Amino acid sequence: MSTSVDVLVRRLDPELPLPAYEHPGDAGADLVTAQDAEIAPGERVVLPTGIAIALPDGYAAFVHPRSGLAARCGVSLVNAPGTVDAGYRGEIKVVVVNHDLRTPVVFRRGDRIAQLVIQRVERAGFHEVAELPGSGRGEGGFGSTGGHAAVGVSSVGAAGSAGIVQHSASDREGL
Ligand SMILES: O=c1ccn([C@H]2C[C@H](O)[C@@H](COP(=O)(O)OP(=O)(O)OP(=O)(O)O)O2)c(=O)[nH]1
Ligand SMILES: [Mg+2]
Repeated sequence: MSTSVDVLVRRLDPELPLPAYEHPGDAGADLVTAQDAEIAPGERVVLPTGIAIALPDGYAAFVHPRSGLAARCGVSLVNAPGTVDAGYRGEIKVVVVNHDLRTPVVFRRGDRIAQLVIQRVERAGFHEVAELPGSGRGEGGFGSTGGHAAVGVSSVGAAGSAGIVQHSASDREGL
């Protein structure tokens, strides 16, 4: 069985490299930035990669963060993973965010900023029904199985109120 799919790539910036896998077996091919950027703490920037691709039908490319940048610099992608549709012919761009609270991050043209994962994707036929079939989980979600590590810090409240929300006693059960 073939483990490789052919993807057509147009280099919009001839001096920059094609996406490349660093090691055999890597899932992600690194993408570079086509321009220099300095990103202040908490800021985001949309960086061009200098490439456009044509994926075969039935595939999509996903723009993922690089774990080294995340661990060392607090850099991630706002929309991780970004979705590149098979029909998209524009330049692939990367929406980079600096999550570090204090230190700006500097990228130079040619730096590897993200990685592209190519995957087969299904397209669904959406069929409206009045009732969904039953299941073991039912409507339980958002922590229904317990075992949360963080207590006392939560995200936006269920009613949409912003700020820090204390977990209720029932949330703590099962910790
Ligand atoms: O990280 C990303 C995400 C998307 N794209 C490109 C390819 C993708 O096919 C297109 C649209 O992306 P998406 O559907 O996520 O964005 P949207 O806000 O829904 O835009 P649109 O209305 O154009 O679909 O933008 C990128 O270059 N980088
Ligand atoms: Mg879209």
